[in-house]
Amino acid sequence: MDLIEKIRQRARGTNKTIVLAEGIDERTLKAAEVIKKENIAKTILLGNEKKIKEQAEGKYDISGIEIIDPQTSPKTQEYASLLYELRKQKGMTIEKATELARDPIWYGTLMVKSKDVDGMVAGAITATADLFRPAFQIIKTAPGIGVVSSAFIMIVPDCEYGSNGIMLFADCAINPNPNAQQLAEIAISSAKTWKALMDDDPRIAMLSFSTKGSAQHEMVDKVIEATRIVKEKAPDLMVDGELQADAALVPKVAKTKAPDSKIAGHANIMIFPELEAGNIGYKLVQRLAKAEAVGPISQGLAMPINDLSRGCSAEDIVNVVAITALQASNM
Ligand SMILES: CC(C)(COP(=O)(O)OP(=O)(O)OC[C@H]1O[C@@H](n2cnc3c(N)ncnc32)[C@H](O)[C@@H]1OP(=O)(O)O)[C@@H](O)C(=O)NCCC(=O)NCCS
Ligand SMILES: CC(=O)OP(=O)(O)O
Repeated sequence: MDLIEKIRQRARGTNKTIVLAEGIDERTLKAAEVIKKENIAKTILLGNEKKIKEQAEGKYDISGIEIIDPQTSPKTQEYASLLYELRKQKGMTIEKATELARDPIWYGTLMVKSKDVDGMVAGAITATADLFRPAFQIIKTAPGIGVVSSAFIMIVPDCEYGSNGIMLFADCAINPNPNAQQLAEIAISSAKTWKALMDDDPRIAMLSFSTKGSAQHEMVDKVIEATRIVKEKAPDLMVDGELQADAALVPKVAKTKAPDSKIAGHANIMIFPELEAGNIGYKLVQRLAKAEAVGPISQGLAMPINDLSRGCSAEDIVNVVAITALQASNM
């Protein structure tokens, strides 16, 4: 059974309810049909009921799936009051909270916070920043975590690197320029994500344009410091840095560039030094190597909310819903 099928199979047993905030998006409707048919989770669609039903008519069987319109829902005012209470110290007014609670992304986030659902998936038509802003403000980070980040499981066909072609890339969606402390947290959170989804041990490479002192720059110093912090905070984790991508992945290159490293040539988790490298890197591997990019899986939130790429397919949405159900059952 391949990894995706395994994840879907495990999600089936969790019995979770996941809200899909973009009921108006056609891929989301197709995904909702598959999720129902395969019994992966119970879903709730947000949006205008008439428009959603017209969109699905004759194409997708969404019968039996609950649709809630945040504009008219009897719960909207209750959620607005909750938002006001949570954010009044930060200048939130009841008028602003009422306006925000009518927006599907904010409404869905408030459903998660109220435990009316187990998790939320959106991002097929919403930019990442607009999805995470409410999550950061309402859901907050899990205990002991300072920074929320995101990871992609990359499944690369005909590839011997990582764990038989499977790797985790982070952070590819959230933190534009993490400092050394935040980069270390991203690595530790990524190991946790890996352990939740994979059987193999995590082997973390802290990526850079330098391998073991081959270049000197303050950007390299940040990665060296982050590696030191990971080793200090999580001494059981297998981690090394700073490593270039080829030294991290390819045993032959590792022998030359980092002969003493146990991780070099065997890494399955790639921690990118900042978001430009991470976001560009995952999209290049996805498109040029025809890799499946599962995610972005968010890490470090107190309750599960997951983003999608706006370039996602319906199958991608199904997979992220399955992962969200698994995260919900592990919290
Ligand atoms: C996600 C993002 C919007 C947050 O930026 P922001 O809203 O300006 O954040 P702010 O610094 O104003 O902080 C707002 C709140 O979010 C919290 N926050 C911001 N980033 C956070 C993070 N990574 N983890 C946890 N909390 C975070 C702040 O602590 C703050 O909380 P508070 O209001 O309760 O004090 C920003 O990091 C961003 O735009 N990232 C890039 C997203 C993107 O475009 N990705 C590329 C495509 S996937
Ligand atoms: C994760 C990501 O890059 O999302 P999008 O393609 O929607 O910007």
